[in-house]
Amino acid sequence: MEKKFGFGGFGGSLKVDSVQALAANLGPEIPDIYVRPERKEDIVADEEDSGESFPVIDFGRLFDSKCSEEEAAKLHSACQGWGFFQLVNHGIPEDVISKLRQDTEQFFKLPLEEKEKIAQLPGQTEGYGQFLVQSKKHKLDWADRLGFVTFPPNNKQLKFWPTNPPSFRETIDAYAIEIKKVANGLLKMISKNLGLEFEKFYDIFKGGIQYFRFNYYPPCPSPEKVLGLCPHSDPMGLTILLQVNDLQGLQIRRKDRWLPVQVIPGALIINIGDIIEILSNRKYKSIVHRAVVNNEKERLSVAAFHSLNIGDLVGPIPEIVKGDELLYKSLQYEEYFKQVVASKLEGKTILDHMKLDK
Ligand SMILES: O=C(O)CCC(=O)C(=O)O
Ligand SMILES: [Fe+2]
Repeated sequence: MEKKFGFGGFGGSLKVDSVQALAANLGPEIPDIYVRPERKEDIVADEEDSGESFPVIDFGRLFDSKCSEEEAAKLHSACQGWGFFQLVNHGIPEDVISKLRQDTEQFFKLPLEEKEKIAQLPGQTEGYGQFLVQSKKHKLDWADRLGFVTFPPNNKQLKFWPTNPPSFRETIDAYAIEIKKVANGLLKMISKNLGLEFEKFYDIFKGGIQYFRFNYYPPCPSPEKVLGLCPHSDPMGLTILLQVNDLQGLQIRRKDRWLPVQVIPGALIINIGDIIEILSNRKYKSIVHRAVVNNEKERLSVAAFHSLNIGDLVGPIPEIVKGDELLYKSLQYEEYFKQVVASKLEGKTILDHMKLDK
């Protein structure tokens, strides 16, 4: 099928109030819709308490013939055992990242009316607003979001792209290209590590969607009562996350505890998403993660999701399954994506729909 139409029409989200605007005028009471009673049960352990060292991969070493094998083995164990790692020495020019940081911060400082010029529309998954809020009864995240497709060019809907600050579009394009290079490099190494041809995963994702989500988490007077982003695995393939203003808040779920991630300055965070879990027939598992907020300062992050596209099949790759038990069904990407949009982003919901071993 020709991949030519924009990425609308798959369902959307209910409109909700801006949390940034709410937080600016808030007394000590947090509206109930944001309060998460389950946070009382949190078990949180930092890296030292967890007794494990969180995986860090050096992108340069992956492609240096002198140490590639050793670094690829580390990558394999991070993908297999964690579904998460920090990526250092990724080679993205510092000015590209600092421009993205600046423009992102400036965008969220704009008055609400200005940001709402690119508000999400009914039935759409792009624009400024919220994502995957399907019912007025759902608890809400303590965050505002901006999201849109950045690749391939013919899937871009520029009407959802900011024009303020004036350099933002150019900045996003430059960063998107760099992030795609990093994603391609990782996908090739992941292929090799899974015993496939070097280019296999790269080919599968080549014409795929790259979608950016900008997360803005305002400070909250009772941060322990709310969540910036509820627990979820990313329904796409590979996520590359940048902490914009170096404020910590990301936590990963491991061994029934929440582990706060201390992001190394300049590092990118990589998450294995549900599509890689499915393609690899669960050789690699997606990681459940969430974001918490604090009471002093806003936190910002930019997630770049790498996915497939209309006409592609989401299902275990036969060369990987071989004689193993088949764990997931296969679905056309459009059907898969419709399910994603119709579901509440919580836990591993999508994988539950795709499982064969119930
Ligand atoms: O802000 C963060 O640290 C996490 C963002 C995230 O998980 C997402 O946008 O899917
Ligand atoms: Fe995520």
